[in-house]
Amino acid sequence: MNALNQAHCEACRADAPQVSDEELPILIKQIPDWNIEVRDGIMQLEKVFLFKNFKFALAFTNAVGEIAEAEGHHPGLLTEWGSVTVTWWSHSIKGLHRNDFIMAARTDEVAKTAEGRK
Ligand SMILES: C[C@H](O)[C@H](O)[C@H]1CNC2=NC(N)=NC(=O)C2=N1
Repeated sequence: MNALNQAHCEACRADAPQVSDEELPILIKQIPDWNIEVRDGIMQLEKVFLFKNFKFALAFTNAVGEIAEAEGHHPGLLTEWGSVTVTWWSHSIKGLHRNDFIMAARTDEVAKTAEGRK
């Protein structure tokens, strides 16, 4: 199986299984700086990326948007002066799917070349 940051999402089906209790610790270890948040009972992956100003934050936001569009799997994005909070979860299953871990790893790849990181 591909490393997460080389993998691609599968279609977001409503009957797809959520990540199991056994898989969760294995997958979260592969995206070490992401936090697990639970909001309205929905488990989410979240990470804050810091930037020197709003312009760089917005550019990163758009770059993440590009991979989301390419994969058909979309994050929550809070773009502020100096930071972008990226949140991944699967709306179709109201929880975490392997897709979300793939996209978190792919987000880290985008961040590696993003300008203006703090
Ligand atoms: C029709 C469209 O492909 C689906 O609604 C996709 C769009 N992007 C998505 N993104 C996320 N995070 N979860 C989904 O369930 C989802 N579904």
